[in-house]
Amino acid sequence: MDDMHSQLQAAGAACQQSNSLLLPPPAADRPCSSSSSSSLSLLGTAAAACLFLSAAIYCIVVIIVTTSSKQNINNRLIRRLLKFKGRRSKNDRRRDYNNNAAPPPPPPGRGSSWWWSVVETLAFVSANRSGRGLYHFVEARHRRYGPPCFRTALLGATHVFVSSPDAARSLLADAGGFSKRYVRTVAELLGEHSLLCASHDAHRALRRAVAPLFNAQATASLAANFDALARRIITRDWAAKTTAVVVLDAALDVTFEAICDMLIGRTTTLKRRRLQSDVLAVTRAMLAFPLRLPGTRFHAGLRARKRIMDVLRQEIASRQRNIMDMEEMEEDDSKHDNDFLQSLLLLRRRKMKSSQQQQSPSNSNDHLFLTDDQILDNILTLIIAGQVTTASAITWMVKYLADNKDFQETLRSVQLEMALKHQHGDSDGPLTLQHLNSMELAYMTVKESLRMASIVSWFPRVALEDCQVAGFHINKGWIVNIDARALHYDATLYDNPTMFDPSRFKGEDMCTKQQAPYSFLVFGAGGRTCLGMNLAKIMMLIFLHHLVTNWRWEMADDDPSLEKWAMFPRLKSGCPIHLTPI
Ligand code: HEM
Repeated sequence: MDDMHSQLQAAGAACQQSNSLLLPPPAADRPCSSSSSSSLSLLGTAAAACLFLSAAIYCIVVIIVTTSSKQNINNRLIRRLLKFKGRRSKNDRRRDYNNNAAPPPPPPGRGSSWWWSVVETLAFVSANRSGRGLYHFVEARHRRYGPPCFRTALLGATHVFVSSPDAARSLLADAGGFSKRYVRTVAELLGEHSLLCASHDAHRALRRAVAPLFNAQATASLAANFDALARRIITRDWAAKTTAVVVLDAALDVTFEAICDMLIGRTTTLKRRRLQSDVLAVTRAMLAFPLRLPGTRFHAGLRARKRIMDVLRQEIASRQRNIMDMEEMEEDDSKHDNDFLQSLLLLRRRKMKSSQQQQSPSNSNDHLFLTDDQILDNILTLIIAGQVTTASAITWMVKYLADNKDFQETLRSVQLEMALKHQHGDSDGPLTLQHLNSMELAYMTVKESLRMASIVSWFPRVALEDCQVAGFHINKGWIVNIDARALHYDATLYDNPTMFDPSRFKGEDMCTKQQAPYSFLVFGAGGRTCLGMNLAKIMMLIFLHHLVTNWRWEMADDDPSLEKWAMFPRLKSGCPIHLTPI
């Protein structure tokens, strides 16, 4: 894979020369710079003539504006002349580029005129409605324009989709000139303080406060809890079923419960069900048109968000009272196995007390604790970022294994052998992180499923200034999307990319990476890398282990249509399977 990557880099370097973001490459290095000195002088003369012509056009415009009394005629004339000037300056730009005097061309594709934006937005919506999923829109344009990128216009904004590891590295690793940008609906539903949507500076402080919560203790406790929940569903509930089971429904339930337990602790079944249906409404509204009219999906999503916020606010108030009580009774809070919400509140309380004792209103660690609003937005963000993604990934993994029965059998025999050894030591005890680390083939299966499913198909970033990506000029304000799915299906990076082949990840464990850099972007990369990636892999491994060691399965419905308006690609059928006990 390393070889492949260096070949790719060499090929990329030969035709692109530079990938640096903000600075154009040195003139001599730029592509298409082979003009001879005579053509240079010719072009120089042409440029001088153009300058003269432009000045003349401006003069004519000014004269017409100041002398003519017929406003309508003026306006029409001015528009025509300006249009003519626009055409000239485009030609100038093209010629200048050949002369190495101007930035390189924009990525192939159409620009941002309003009518083109309408055409493309309609095509985007229709891809979604067709059951082929939103990514079909992107894929069709990749085919039309070829790698490494193309340009389009959606909802009035210019979007560029890039699919080269080098461009991904420059956008994700040295993301100085870019900021993350989600569609307005997502930002409104998750809240302005959400980690997913926060601007560069706000994000750093939020991440510093939230990342420590994903520690070894939280990971081990999520694994133990998820193990119990998955066993309950797979071995007990499914054993009582006489019809096909819908994997997506089960996966959504089990991931929701595990993630909520980790974030806000156990609640009653009724409260959890209400919360789950509100979270679903928020998720469904994320790609809806931002209409606030009653009856619309966006409106329903906003109302659901408000209900979630009310419930969480009450929870915070009651926990704060408890913390005060504990302080009065001088009880040690470190004895408790705290959920994320409790940890954030305790941390804040400790910081506040220590700054009161020091009698200094601010100290250097102020940014390490979160306000109520920041906590609320990020609890909701973590539920949504963690539940739907992981449940969708589990569902695709089950489908890929249903379509590859031989591999399913091989995996089963390996996992059964492992389960026997495991039972030997501790009769049917929970799976621990140590067990999970020894599941090499299962881990390869998880990775291959994640690659093929590419749950987060692209990651949007907005250019904060004019720059270059993959050798193309990007204007300030354009949205550059790192097209992870295209990278995952790139035949120069993965042999037979459309084939489900877990063996391509042989020799890797949960901690080592062996792919070419920036070619496996399932969880993103750089400062915005997924915070829950280990949790997601753990949940997938546990689910897979219990499924494969208890059941054989096949698809009960082969309809490949994707769900409409889904933020992440998933089967409309929810992946119903027929189970046979082993
Ligand atoms: C298979 C499951 C998952 C996938 C495919 C996934 C994928 C991703 C990706 C690609 C990003 C980066 C997006 C970007 O750079 O624009 C991301 C960010 C994030 N993910 Fe995940 N994720 C998964 C599970 C989880 C889980 C279980 C959690 C937590 C409970 C989680 C929490 C987050 C958070 C908080 C961020 C934002 C990080 C930041 O901006 O600093 N994710 N995820």
